[in-house]
Amino acid sequence: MIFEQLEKCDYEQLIFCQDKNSGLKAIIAIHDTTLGPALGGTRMWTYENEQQAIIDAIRLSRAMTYKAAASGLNLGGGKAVIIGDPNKDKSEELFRAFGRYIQGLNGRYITAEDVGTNEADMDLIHQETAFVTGVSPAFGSGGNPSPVTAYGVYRGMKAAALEAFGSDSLQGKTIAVQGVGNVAYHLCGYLHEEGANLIVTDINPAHVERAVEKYGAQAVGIDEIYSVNCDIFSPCALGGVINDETIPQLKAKVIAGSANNQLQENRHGDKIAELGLVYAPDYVINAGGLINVADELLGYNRERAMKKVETIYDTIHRVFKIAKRDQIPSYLAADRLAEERIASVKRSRNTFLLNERHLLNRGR
Ligand SMILES: NC(=O)C1=CN([C@@H]2O[C@H](COP(=O)(O)OP(=O)(O)OC[C@H]3O[C@@H](n4cnc5c(N)ncnc54)[C@H](O)[C@@H]3O)[C@@H](O)[C@H]2O)C=CC1
Ligand SMILES: CC(C)CC(=O)C(=O)O
Repeated sequence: MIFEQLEKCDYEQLIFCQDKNSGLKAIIAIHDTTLGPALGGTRMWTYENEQQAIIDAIRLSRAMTYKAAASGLNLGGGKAVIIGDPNKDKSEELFRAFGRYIQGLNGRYITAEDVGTNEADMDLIHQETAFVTGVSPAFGSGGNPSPVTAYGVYRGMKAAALEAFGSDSLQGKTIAVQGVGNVAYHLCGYLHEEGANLIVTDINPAHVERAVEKYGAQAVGIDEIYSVNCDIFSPCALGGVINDETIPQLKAKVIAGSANNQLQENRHGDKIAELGLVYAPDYVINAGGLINVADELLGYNRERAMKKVETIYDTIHRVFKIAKRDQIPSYLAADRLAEERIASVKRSRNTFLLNERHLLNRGR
């Protein structure tokens, strides 16, 4: 059953990590390491059951392969999930135990923050392994990548606005933001600064209040967000929100947000394209955080990272061009961009290279 699932999208490895003392139950999924080590955040979430956690880990890890490839990074795709309540179940013991599992993979997987984890958690993992990014800036890192992800989403949203409205200005545009957590709070800052009108929702009332107070956003109920009158719908909470139930409710012309795996199924990407909606593919528009943490591997330079994040505007534009050229929905155009890069790197490695583990090295 599990191998069947892994084979479907050609996953490399699935690792189950258990530590009775700390209560750790984690899954690390490595999808593809053609381009380099698998880098992707660790999500901590109260999954309904183990199957849900496995599905989340593998779907998210595959998206990371595509995200890195489409962003021009030399990284593969991986992701981890910890089964637990981030408000109740965190401890030093748990994150250190998890860090030791990551260390055991010897660099095949590098972690960072995701929903439910933060910089302090990464610092604990860092006690046990160097294969972690997004740790405190005191360690020479870029810190929590969320504000940088937000900047990338802002840039990508402007490119999508250009496609839909003929201008990339967001001034006077009404933007409905679902989930105003780490990424979207900063995104709202950029949008407010440019003169956009914000409508927000969140299951956490404190997060809604923060956006209302700081950016004059209008708050709506969690189920209302799909049907509000707006120009842009920005999903910034969890995945699967573009589906049979929500598509008929949408009044927006553009979908552009930070959430991973926004389309419940690929056919929903086909449907929104048929309806003429402009969809900025999730893993292209939300690559800012990955670009930021990837820069840490070179010795972190904020200016260099932000310059690269700015190019998300051009990548989104390129995706729309491929979609038009090949007459396909934008989500497929993004896949094409990523897959072509992975295939071309594979081809470029056809020639033999002597490495330390090769037979020819024996006896040296
Ligand atoms: N943090 C980062 O740098 C990156 C994040 N992402 C993705 O962006 C999304 C948001 O990430 P973060 O801001 O870091 O997470 P977060 O946990 O800080 O924010 C998510 C927000 O959504 C809210 N939420 C959850 N379910 C909801 C629902 N049904 N309706 C309304 N609100 C709901 C939560 O209360 C929270 O405020 C996630 O899907 C994440 O995987 C993607 C790339 C990078
Ligand atoms: C380091 C994270 C920002 C990368 C990640 O897990 C993601 O982009 O979803």
